[in-house]
Amino acid sequence: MALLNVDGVKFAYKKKEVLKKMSLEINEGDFMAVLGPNGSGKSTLLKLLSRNLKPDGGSVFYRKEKITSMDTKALARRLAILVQGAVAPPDILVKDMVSYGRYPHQKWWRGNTQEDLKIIAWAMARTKVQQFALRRMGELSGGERQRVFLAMALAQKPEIILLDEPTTYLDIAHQLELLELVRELNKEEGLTVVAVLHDVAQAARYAEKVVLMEQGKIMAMGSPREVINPENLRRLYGVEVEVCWDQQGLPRIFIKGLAR
Ligand SMILES: Nc1ncnc2c1ncn2[C@@H]1O[C@H](COP(=O)(O)OP(=O)(O)OP(=O)(O)O)[C@@H](O)[C@H]1O
Repeated sequence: MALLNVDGVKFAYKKKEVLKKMSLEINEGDFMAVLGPNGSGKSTLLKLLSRNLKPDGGSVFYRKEKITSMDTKALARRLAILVQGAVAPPDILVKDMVSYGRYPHQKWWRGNTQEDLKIIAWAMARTKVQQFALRRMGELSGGERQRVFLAMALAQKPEIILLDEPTTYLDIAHQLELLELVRELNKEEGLTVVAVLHDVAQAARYAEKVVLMEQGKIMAMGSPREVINPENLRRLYGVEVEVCWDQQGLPRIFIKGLAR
């Protein structure tokens, strides 16, 4: 069943048309990666999916309900987004930051319930931020902060998480850890995932569906094997690559240079 349905969505910043009548279905349980060159509209798409922007034409539906008419808290109980370059007040304690993820589940301010505290502890453990619990956001490195933002998003206990370049600021080990964690949550808890990624090999390794975006349109969509090939990557990024798939179905991508 479609969790999110993008139906003929158009969007422009002032006069600059960024999304051109895009249609896309994100099904329950999907792990979808969105790839495309800088400026192709990937972040704009995530902002439209999370109602941070309103379409100029067409609609986005969450389980058949137009997201523009959904209650804000009701949407936040189902959908979490990790935006690019998220900011937090520097003085806030990490544990308090993560606990804000519970806000959409609370009818009025009554402090955290036992259930809230359990979920906050779970989110902090899964993202390995417990050791920073009593530190302030302003005292963390970019990568540490990124993991706290992920913990806050997980504390929302959403059905779907939208991740905009979630591996920025992370070293290679933490990049893999984050993507492994997201895959585990996708497989074990049925969390639907849409992730904008820049690393084609990581997208091919973790996602089950890949959307290639070119100038505000979907150029191709399918399994990693169907869409990650030299022709599509040449057209999308203007680079020559070789793509081989090993016996476990994992890609090896060799970048040969810029296409001439
Ligand atoms: N607030 C804004 N006002 C005006 N133009 C914007 C704004 N945000 C983005 N744009 C423009 O819209 C286009 C799409 O931007 P978007 O951030 O969606 O691209 P992207 O594919 O996520 O790029 P990147 O890979 O660089 O993050 C770009 O040309 C960008 O300059």
